[in-house]
Amino acid sequence: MSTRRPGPGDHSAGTTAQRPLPDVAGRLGAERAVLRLARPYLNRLVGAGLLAAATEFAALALMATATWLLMSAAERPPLDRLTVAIVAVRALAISRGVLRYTERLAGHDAVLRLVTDVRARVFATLAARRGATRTGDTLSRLVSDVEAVQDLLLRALVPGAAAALVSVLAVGLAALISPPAAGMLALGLLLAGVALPALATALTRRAADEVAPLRGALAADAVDLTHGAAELAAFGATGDALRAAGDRARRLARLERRLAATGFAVDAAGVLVAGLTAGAVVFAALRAGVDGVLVGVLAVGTLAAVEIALALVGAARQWTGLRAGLARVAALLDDPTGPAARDAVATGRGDGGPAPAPTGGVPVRFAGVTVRYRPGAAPALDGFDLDLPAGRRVAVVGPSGAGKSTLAAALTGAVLPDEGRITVAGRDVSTYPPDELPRLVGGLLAEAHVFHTTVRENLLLGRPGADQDAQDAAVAAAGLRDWVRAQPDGWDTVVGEEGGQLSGGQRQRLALARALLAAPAVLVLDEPTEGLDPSAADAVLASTLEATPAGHSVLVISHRLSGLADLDEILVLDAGRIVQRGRHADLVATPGWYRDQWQLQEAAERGYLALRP
Ligand SMILES: Nc1ncnc2c1ncn2[C@@H]1O[C@H](COP(=O)(O)OP(=O)(O)OP(=O)(O)O)[C@@H](O)[C@H]1O
Repeated sequence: MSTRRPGPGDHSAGTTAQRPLPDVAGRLGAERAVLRLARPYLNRLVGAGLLAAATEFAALALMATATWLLMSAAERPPLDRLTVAIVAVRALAISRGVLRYTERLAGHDAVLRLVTDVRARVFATLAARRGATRTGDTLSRLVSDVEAVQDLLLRALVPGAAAALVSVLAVGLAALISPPAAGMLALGLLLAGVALPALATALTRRAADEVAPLRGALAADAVDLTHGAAELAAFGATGDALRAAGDRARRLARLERRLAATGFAVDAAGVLVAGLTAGAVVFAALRAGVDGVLVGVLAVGTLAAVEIALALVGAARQWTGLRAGLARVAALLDDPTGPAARDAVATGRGDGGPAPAPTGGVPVRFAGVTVRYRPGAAPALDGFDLDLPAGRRVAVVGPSGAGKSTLAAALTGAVLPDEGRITVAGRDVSTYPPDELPRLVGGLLAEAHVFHTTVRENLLLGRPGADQDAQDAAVAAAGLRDWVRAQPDGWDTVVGEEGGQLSGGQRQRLALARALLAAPAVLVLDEPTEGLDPSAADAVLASTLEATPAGHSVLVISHRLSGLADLDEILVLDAGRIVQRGRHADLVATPGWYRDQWQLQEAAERGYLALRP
């Protein structure tokens, strides 16, 4: 099953957050997946790497030349012996700055282009999952995980490659002065550039693996605690939710402290390695009878070279911290429901071919549709069959949990059937490009969202560019026109976050008006009159059906049985199957759930109306 509704505190939904990380091959697989994406920008990345190496080499050469200059000058040689070194020092100092700037420019240019691609792909894959991933976790994937790709290249691979290249060059140059000293330098560079990074990786790997998922979980906590604050308070669960989030935040802080302490210790070891290497190089050079000035050059050059090699420790630390995020991005990019699959659909390579342009109405067919939210769970729809010819108006009723909303979700493609097929205009729903299906099938779905903007903007989301007459007709049919007129700001009234400045009924009417304005060929209305009082509910349902263009089909999902008398057919659903069907008049005359429920509701509403002043 493709989607489920996760609850607060459930951090497993659709997330790899708690999944163990793959083994080394798998981990490198994540890097390989990222590098494959980097292929179109390889030239730019290699250019950035060479510029980074040139920058580091300029710094090393500057230190060595300046040392030679200072030590030689102490011997008071004729000035012309120093001229070249003086010019070289100036040139190296300037070129180091210029090279650093161009390297940053080239590196960021390549990486930001790549990251734009990766972000678009990750976004497309997450969108294709349609709600299987939690909002906070989605945000974390889009922001910090994709940044991991950027950091892998900018902070690990490019500086790491530059440091390795300059280390080799430094050993080569030292060998020109003294091979034994070059041997010592090579040893020190191996310690600084290979052993210390490996040690840093080993010491921080486990903590780093936990950090990214914990950050994702904390982002999800933040969303739950803010968006779900009212529900948590209503159920007295705020304390527990805050405690759980607090525990996670403390654990994250502990891990980050541990990572920082380990980093500090490794940095200190790096300084020690630099000092020891310089000492060993000087000792080897003196024993080999190297001239005093060149010994000084070797000593300072060694300190500079080891410092450059120590960038590999930083690169390794970065890489360790990025692995979890990289693995999550790679897992998403491998997703079979991801962009590649979606591209196939979008370009009509799916088995259904290009979708027909929406004409008047379209037929819908459910054939043996079974939907199961979890393996082994009872099906929410169980071998469901239904023909809905164009223009037919049908209501789906039934007890709570019967599968009514699942039917709507399956028809709109939000939930994929485990078995069977749903076709709209003869084509499988799953083969429609994501932006095409809503033009054919849509409407008011469960928990419709009202946006923190004006009434008009909320409405126009249904059909951008709709003219004023169409907007008027939609709000009139939803029974909201008088309210809009009565507002000082009229159509420009801002409705508040999640429509918080509207009553429940007004929110519902606004969402309904939006669905009517969209006017899809198959209008699905999940509890269209929820939150309205009985007489308003009947009036709104009647005007809604009247406002729906002839030829368009309507599927009304309702708890309320009143107001359904004019529909072509009513289906009674129980446990995912149709248990009764017919017109209202027939069903109230037949013993069964519908008649019982009708009598109960009638009595309740008569009581309600009798009590009204
Ligand atoms: N996202 C989900 N994850 C797991 N189970 C689900 C999910 N959505 C629905 N179900 C289950 O599927 C079954 C049908 O649910 P559905 O929401 O379709 O029923 P319904 O008839 O619309 O109910 P109601 O009238 O209460 O809204 C129920 O048993 C429900 O628990």
